[in-house]
Amino acid sequence: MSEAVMTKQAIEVKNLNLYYGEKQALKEISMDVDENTVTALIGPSGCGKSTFLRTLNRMNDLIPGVRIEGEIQLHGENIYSKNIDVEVLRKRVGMVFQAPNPFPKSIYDNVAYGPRIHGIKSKKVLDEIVEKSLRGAALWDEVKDRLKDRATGLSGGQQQRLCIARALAVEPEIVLMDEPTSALDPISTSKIEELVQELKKKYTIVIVTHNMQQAARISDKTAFFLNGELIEYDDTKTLFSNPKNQKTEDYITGRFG
Ligand SMILES: Nc1ncnc2c1ncn2[C@@H]1O[C@H](COP(=O)(O)OP(=O)(O)OP(=O)(O)O)[C@@H](O)[C@H]1O
Repeated sequence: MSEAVMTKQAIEVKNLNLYYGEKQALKEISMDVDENTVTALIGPSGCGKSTFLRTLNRMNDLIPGVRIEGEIQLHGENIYSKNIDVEVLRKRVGMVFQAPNPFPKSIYDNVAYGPRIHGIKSKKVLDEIVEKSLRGAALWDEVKDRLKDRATGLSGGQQQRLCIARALAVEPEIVLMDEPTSALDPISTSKIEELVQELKKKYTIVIVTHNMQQAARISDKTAFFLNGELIEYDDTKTLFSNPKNQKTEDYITGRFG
């Protein structure tokens, strides 16, 4: 087995800087994320949480004028090296967005979409992937009798779990979530939170949240960002009970943000 496979770190970020044109949005970020953990990114609006999340699957590449310096390794492989296939990278690093965004297709076709793009044609194999992914997203029992129905007819919470199933269908290593519950009611939110706890057994999860209680409930580690800087990164319990930096303390006690 190569060293890269044996490493327990899913993500290693070193001296990452990101500029939107002249404006620097991320400043010298260095942090490692262990496999099979949930890492929460917190901080006030505009501090760079989503920008940082998007560097992990090179989504920022799509934005004109973006410049990135530094290094990000996924399981030991530099994702900004020239010979990286970005399509393969996005298969390895799935993403779930703030508002559920299912395609205007059936429930089945939403989940089968990624595997089909990656060349899977067999109905039997697709059936298996769809069932496994929907089970993985804790949605199977609610939709198994109506897989051909349009996804847009599901409730918001179900749609978000469908988007999670869609991400799982291509067997990612890492799942990025950008405020996945901010558009959901409390019951749907708690279902997603329970699901995140299940998912970390198989995947590494990085989640942006505005909700500090949520970060405290579901994450193993928390990173506090402010003005593009990583101010503090620690075990979630330690960060919330015994922050080392005054700015972290001010933020978590509600003095700003
Ligand atoms: N596409 C873009 N072009 C130019 N500037 C951008 C772009 N996206 C984000 N920014 C700027 O980069 C900074 C960080 O934004 P980002 O969205 O990453 O913050 P955030 O912490 O996720 O905020 P929020 O919690 O409001 O989503 C902000 O100043 C923002 O205005």
